[in-house]
Amino acid sequence: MLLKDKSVIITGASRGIGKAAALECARHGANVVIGYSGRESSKPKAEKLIAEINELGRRAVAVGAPAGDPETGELLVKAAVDNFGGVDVFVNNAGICPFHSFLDMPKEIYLETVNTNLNGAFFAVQAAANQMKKQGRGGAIIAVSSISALVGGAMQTHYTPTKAGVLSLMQSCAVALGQYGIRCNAVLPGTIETDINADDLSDKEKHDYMVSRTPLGRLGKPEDIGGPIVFLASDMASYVTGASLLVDGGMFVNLQ
Ligand SMILES: NC(=O)C1=CN([C@@H]2O[C@H](COP(=O)(O)OP(=O)(O)OC[C@H]3O[C@@H](n4cnc5c(N)ncnc54)[C@H](O)[C@@H]3O)[C@@H](O)[C@H]2O)C=CC1
Ligand SMILES: C[C@H](O)[C@@H]1OC(=O)[C@H](O)[C@@H]1O
Repeated sequence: MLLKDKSVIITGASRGIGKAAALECARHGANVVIGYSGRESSKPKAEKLIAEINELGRRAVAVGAPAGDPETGELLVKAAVDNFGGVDVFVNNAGICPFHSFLDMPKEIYLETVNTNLNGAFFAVQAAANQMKKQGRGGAIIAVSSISALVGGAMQTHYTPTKAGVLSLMQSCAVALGQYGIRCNAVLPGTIETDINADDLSDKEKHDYMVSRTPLGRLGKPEDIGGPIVFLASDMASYVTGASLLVDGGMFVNLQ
């Protein structure tokens, strides 16, 4: 077990990559604060995840609060302190990617994407880091960035800058927080089949094209990202900070 009795917060954990990460952390002995949007439709999923984590013999609580709200990080930290005695690991995962063309991008979509994916990440990471500093025992912060931090997408001009932004946030936080023993790293998933891209990938031609670009011959599953997150959260990565871990089946390096 790599995270025995650690207290882990994961945002956007009711489904997809966040849920897979929460379950993998629990399998490795962690107790988990499940951050979710607070929408009524997400609540049953968060409750089901609590039950699944309990079945693994670990504890979990859910906090429903929008990722883009600057106060959400403090709510998540409070839940971790009240229920599990502190914060050892913070995973910033919540994100949206409403595919849209650039020239007619509605301002609202741009602003909501930046607020959810980047502004919210900043304040939540800050809240977690302040708690870790107060505890005085270090910690690990992981941002779920993307291969899209490194490459572009015509329908993702509002989204890719947020993924580059959280990658950059981890790099600067690694510098700012190293003195407190707090490690900050980014995971960069490739194309993982989740709700975020279900519509986009329902186009079989697009789906098959993305598979054809992937040397490992398949798109990713949420579970493919859980292990790398646990690794970066654990003492196995005790000298890893400011790093970016691409988890993309080889898509990025596949030029020809
Ligand atoms: N699926 C993919 O191909 C890739 C996904 N990512 C990133 O992984 C992260 C997770 O996405 P997926 O699991 O793929 O998609 P998903 O749509 O299944 O999960 C996104 C999660 O974020 C939550 N969320 C969305 N808006 C929120 C808000 N305002 N407040 C709180 N929570 C909110 C959702 O409720 C959900 O739990 C995102 O940051 C995404 O950008 C990165 C690279 C590739
Ligand atoms: C939502 C997209 O399918 C997904 O998001 C990312 O960050 C990846 O690069 C994929 O494009």
